[in-house]
Amino acid sequence: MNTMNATGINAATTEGGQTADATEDRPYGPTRGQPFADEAKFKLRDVSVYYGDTAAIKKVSLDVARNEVISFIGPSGCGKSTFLRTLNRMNDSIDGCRVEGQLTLDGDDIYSDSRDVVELRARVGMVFQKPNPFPKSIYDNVAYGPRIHGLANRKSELDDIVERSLRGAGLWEEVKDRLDSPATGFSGGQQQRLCIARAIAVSPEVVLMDEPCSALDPIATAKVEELISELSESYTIVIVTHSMQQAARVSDRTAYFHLGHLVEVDETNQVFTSPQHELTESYITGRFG
Ligand SMILES: Nc1ncnc2c1ncn2[C@@H]1O[C@H](COP(=O)(O)OP(=O)(O)OP(=O)(O)O)[C@@H](O)[C@H]1O
Repeated sequence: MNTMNATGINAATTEGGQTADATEDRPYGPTRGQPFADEAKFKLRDVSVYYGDTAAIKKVSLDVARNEVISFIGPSGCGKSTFLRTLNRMNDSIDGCRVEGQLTLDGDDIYSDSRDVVELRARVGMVFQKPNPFPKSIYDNVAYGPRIHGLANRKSELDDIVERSLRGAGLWEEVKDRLDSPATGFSGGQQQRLCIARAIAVSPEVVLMDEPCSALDPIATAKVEELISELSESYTIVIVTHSMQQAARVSDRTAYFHLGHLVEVDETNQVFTSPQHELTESYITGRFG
């Protein structure tokens, strides 16, 4: 039996027949903490990701709960981004990359042959490390997704979506008089919030963020973090970050990866104040990473 707490996040006592001992598959033992949730948006079981013959992610099992913010942390190269990209099949375009295991979104297989990947990516949007606006106007950047997904029948509907998305990304007041200006003329922080507006314009259910603040200064970072907290009321958010402070500030749960293994995942406060695995402790106390 799994134990359960008030948030519906479950402890990893026995699922998958894991024992407390290290095995060849799990050299660091079973994932510590609470990897499973009652209200799972994503259910990920025994997920491995290979580049050629090399496994970058090794038998990771985790639920992402509906409307939670979960951070992935760990030393460089531990597989955080690779694992994040499995959630909307962003790895599909990488030659030689192969995903194994069961991955479902609301109970449906993400990797089934019949899965419409364009629709999947509309439901599971992504914001990248470096702001990457299209070389188009602010308006056209935000309107791009709704146009290709046919979300507006009239110009006035599209105008509403653009305004709502820019407001949602905390950018409307700064750009409302310059909607026709090229996006590339704005600051890095504004461009990143524009990319968030672009992601939310198609009404996704999940937003994946791969180190969204690493190219931003502290003030722009604070704005994006504030935005993540606001967005968390409406969306499930999965964020890869190198900043433990950021993980601590924005996330409900934090998952610690090490050499492709999910070593520990738990409520953020728990991970940072009393980690269960010595590797997690070493990382958060700065002994390596
Ligand atoms: N396209 C690729 N082809 C081959 N190997 C890759 C590719 N992308 C990543 N890898 C390898 O997979 C492993 C995990 O990389 P990944 O980028 O997922 O880690 P990460 O934890 O996100 O790292 P970082 O924090 O440095 O961004 C690393 O060993 C990396 O070299």
